[in-house]
Amino acid sequence: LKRLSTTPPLAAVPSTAPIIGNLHQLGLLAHHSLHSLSLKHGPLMLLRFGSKPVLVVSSAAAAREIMKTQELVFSNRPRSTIVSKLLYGSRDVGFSPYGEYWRQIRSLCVVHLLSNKRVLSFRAVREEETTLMIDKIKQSYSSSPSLAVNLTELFKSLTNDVVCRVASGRKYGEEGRFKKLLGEFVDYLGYFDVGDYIPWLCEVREIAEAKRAITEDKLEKMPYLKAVIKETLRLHPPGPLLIPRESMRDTQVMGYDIAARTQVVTNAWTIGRDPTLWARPDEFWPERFMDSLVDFRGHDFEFIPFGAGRRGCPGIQFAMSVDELALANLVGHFDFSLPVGEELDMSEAPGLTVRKRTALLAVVTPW
Ligand code: HEM
Repeated sequence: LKRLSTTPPLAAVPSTAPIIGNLHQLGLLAHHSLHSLSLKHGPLMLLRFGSKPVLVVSSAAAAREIMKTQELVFSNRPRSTIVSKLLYGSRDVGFSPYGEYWRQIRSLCVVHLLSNKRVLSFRAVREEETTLMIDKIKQSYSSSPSLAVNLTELFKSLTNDVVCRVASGRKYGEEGRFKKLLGEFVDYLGYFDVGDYIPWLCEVREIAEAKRAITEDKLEKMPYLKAVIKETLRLHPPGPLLIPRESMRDTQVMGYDIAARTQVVTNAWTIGRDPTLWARPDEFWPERFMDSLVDFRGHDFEFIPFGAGRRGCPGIQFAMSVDELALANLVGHFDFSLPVGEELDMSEAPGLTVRKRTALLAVVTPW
């Protein structure tokens, strides 16, 4: 690694383990361990995972450099044995190497599955499945009003059913194989912090018009609901370290030489809580987005839960249309409270997507 400018050299973060490099410094929740390391070593750190160099990016400026200024250089994905085994030699869009094959399948995916037009065409599926979820909660309340409902399980079923119906035209039973495979996907809905819903209930309920289901055309009039979802994604990005990238040739980032085939990990969790970019960074404060143009579509590098650039997430529209409708209907029909004597546990569990460690249980009351 060669120093190019007057900035101090980007020395590899020291490790006491000769073979595994810095791997032992990653806890179960890698975004937290990398966050602590970045407070000590700065927004651009060079680590070694085994023998592989890994550049860890923890500031919006450095993320912009990787995903925008040098987008093409950093559009590859690193090889991973496990991903290769699970995904037929990394032949899916997310993990395939940058090149013609990726270009073709991404374009197929964007045009035929994830375009705004296609996502809109699945509106009836989303509305039916959301109504079914609300009916399940109503039934549970009728048979036992004080019993807490497991919202985590309900969100999982909703997401699985929407995805299965959209992908295959069929609903799958609880034991369906496809459903199991999609298990990871459902965690995206697991982050709604019921305790923080209170200020925007009026917005949703005014529009809910006497307990009828909220349909998608009503969502446009719910800016606060959208701000709540944004704030949730800022504080709890489901993929806090995004999906790793890899440099395709030797380059320089912020004055430092970076070798070809260096893996790049971007800590969106740290960036979303950077006190130099966000007021009251650790606070759940959706109002921050009300008069702000900051959005998660990959142009504002202080807020990148979906990544950015040519490898950025093409599923934003799909994800948001499910999340917004589900959340609006939940708070449009019920009040939620924590079971007596319980506090909200926001601790995280590791996984392909980070999720709440414990299920979200809530006692519901129809309003
Ligand atoms: C809240 C929900 C979601 C989050 C937070 C999320 C986040 C991400 C992130 C961080 C990346 C990597 C971006 C990068 O490298 O810059 C990604 C890639 C991707 N996402 Fe999503 N995603 C979500 C939902 C979805 C949905 C619903 C779909 C499809 C139905 C989807 C399809 C994809 C695909 C195909 C890629 C790979 C793109 C490529 O490598 O070219 N995502 N997503």
